[in-house]
Amino acid sequence: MTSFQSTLGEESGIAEELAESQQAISIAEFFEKNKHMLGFDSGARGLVTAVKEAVDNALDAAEEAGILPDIYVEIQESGDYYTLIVEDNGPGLTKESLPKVFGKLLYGSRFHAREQSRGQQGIGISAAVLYSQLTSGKPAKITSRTQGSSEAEYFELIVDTDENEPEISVEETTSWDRPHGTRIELEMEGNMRARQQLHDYVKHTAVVNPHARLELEEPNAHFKFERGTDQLPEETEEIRPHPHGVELGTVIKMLSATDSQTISGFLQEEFTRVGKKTADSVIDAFRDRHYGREMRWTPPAADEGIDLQAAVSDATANKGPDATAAFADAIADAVADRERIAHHELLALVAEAADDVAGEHGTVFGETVRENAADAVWNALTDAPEEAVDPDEDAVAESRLVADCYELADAATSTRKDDDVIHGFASRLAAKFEDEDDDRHRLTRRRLREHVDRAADLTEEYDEVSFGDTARENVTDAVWDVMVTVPDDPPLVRELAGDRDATSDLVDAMRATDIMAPPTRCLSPITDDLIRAGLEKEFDADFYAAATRDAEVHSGDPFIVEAGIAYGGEIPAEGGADVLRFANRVPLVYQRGACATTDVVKSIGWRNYGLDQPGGSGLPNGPAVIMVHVASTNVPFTSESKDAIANVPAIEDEIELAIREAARELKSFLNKRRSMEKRRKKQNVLGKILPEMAEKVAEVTDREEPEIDDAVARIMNNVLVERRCEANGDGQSVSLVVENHSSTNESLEITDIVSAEPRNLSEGATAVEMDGEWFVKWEPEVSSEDEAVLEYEIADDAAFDLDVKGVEGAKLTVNQ
Ligand SMILES: Nc1ncnc2c1ncn2[C@@H]1O[C@H](COP(=O)(O)OP(=O)(O)OP(=O)(O)O)[C@@H](O)[C@H]1O
Repeated sequence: MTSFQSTLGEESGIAEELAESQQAISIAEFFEKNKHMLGFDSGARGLVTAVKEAVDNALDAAEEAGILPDIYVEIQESGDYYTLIVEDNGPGLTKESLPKVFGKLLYGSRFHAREQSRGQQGIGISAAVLYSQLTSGKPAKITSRTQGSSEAEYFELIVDTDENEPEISVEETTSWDRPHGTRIELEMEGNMRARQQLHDYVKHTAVVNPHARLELEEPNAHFKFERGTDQLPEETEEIRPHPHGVELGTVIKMLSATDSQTISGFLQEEFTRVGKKTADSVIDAFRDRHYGREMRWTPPAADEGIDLQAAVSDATANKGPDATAAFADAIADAVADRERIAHHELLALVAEAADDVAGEHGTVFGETVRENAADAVWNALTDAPEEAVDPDEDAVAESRLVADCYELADAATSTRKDDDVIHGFASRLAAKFEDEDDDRHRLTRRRLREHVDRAADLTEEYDEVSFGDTARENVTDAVWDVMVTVPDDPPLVRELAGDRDATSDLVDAMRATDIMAPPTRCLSPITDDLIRAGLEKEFDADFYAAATRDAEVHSGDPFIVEAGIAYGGEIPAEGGADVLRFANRVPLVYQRGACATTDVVKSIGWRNYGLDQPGGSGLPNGPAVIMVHVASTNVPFTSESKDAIANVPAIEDEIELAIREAARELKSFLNKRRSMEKRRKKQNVLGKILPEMAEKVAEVTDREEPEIDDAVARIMNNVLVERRCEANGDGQSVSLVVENHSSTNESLEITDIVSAEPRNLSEGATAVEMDGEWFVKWEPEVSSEDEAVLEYEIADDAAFDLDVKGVEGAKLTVNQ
């Protein structure tokens, strides 16, 4: 690059020279340089990105219009080129907007909307059109039909890359069999090397959009994903910005556009989650930043010998002795009642005393008298010398402020600090207050910290001690905490709009104020039931778990994280678990390694949850699929191609919590499965040995072979369900006994199907007749080591059939 530095100042016309090298950059050049950021860095990837952009838009458009999406994707091979066709049944596009949507970068409906949608930037589909045009030289062919119109519009469109404007080469009406929707046909250089990614994208889109019908036809494959539900995702609503997420420039713009006159009105009108109370808190925080707080000093104790009455009396002229004394007493008493007092508090207190005494004595205490009285008291409070620090030593007259500062600094610093050091520091800090131009001792926190730093630096220098950053911060906090917000009226909106620094104070105040998280009606999570159902549809596994977290906020944008896990069954056991990533219901196919989702999965100690994890970190091994969905009004992607979620700590925390929630379910499933396996082995052994022993015992003792089911149940800690029948007149009494020998409480669902009508059924059970059979239903809860009994009477020749649910097979012994 040419350097102009050496010639600067000597010659005129540098700006002109520079201007000569400045020129507009065409969209084509911009695209060429940045195509990797937009997801078009290779022919293989370009095709997948184009499909993704078109399908995402199609889903967004249909859902927004309340239409169940029906999307058809076709890829045709034509020599070195591929033709991509995407059709949707959305609301279609108007003749006016259609060219801009497809032919103008940075044109869209979602950039400013605080609402969850797949599209965010207004780049996607026009970038695909540009890619197609730059690689094939062919125009984009677009058909669109709006709801209710009798004909469709057909366009052929080229982007003027110098002007970033669409140029329509063909425009005609046409017929189309879809009643409404959009069809886009793009020819582009490409290849099908990313076939797997393309299939994954379509398949995973179907997993998280069970309300959509998707069809993909490509040279080697044809998939149809039918709708799993007719339920559209919950409708989302746009929300106003949250005070925690707006930048200074945006607030400046909002201030000049608002109809509100006061800051309070502006905050309540233009932002979400701001009512009167929150607006007041923001304004207080603004006052602290903009005007500073006032220091509150301790009033003198009775033994300090400071006579406030006398100070007031001396400052009050011509009011008569009685009224003056009453005025002075009222002020002195009110001050003495305070723990600490700031300048504006003193003014208010003087005004109150003046009004009271005027009422009683009929004497008017005007502005000047009040000011004089307040000045006198303030001087007495802040200028009067302290008594000697140590009466035995030479009396050192010091300001009372030193004692106050000493008390605060002493409490805020570690006990290891020498008393003299604290004292030296306190004197220096008090001196800073005394030297302040503003007699009211009004300081911003920054200015206070400067004073503390200066006093600490001097103390380090003269007392040769260290006064570290933590001590400085603690002292600043302690003093700031006793200082008080001032009651000054904040500026009006029109005054603020022209004042960048004051607006910046307001933005800081908005961020510093505790404000309820934004509402979540702008988000549409998949929900745990549908995540489980989606995983069940696509993966033949033994176990599924899902978790949907509550909404959180990152930079003012609400977000919800969801996670799902599928384990075992037909999922391949070799290699690392598969991580499926989704953002706003869109599968993320590329940049797995650069995604916060993957980072979090790798950082979890999966051994704790029963999965194999070589080295104790990284992706877990085994037959598992881990799915994560981040839904937000603004997903922070690492680049415009929207492949990977950036490492935002608030989002990473939620991803971790969601995965751990699902993983805990996996852990208990795996634990149970392991203990069941052990139990099965033990049962198999006992099942062989015990009958042999029973036989032997019977043989040796010459008795009948003993019943061993009870013994097995006890040894195995099993749940035993046993039928005991006893003849009773011309019928029989039946008892169903549940013995719970396990260590946990059990809830059973027992159905006893009997061939005759049961009588005198004990409480807690019901009998329903169906086709000559009676279904006796009983759902006992049986605590560990407890038993429950159901009794009824029935005909002698009745037949029974017992069905027990609620206890795993391996843990259950049924003896009927
Ligand atoms: N198939 C379609 N049916 C109806 N409207 C559409 C369709 N495709 C695009 N649009 C409209 O065109 C706009 C621009 O789409 P584009 O893909 O360029 O950006 P986006 O989806 O808003 O954001 P992103 O760049 O993040 O994908 C969308 O915001 C939407 O309003």
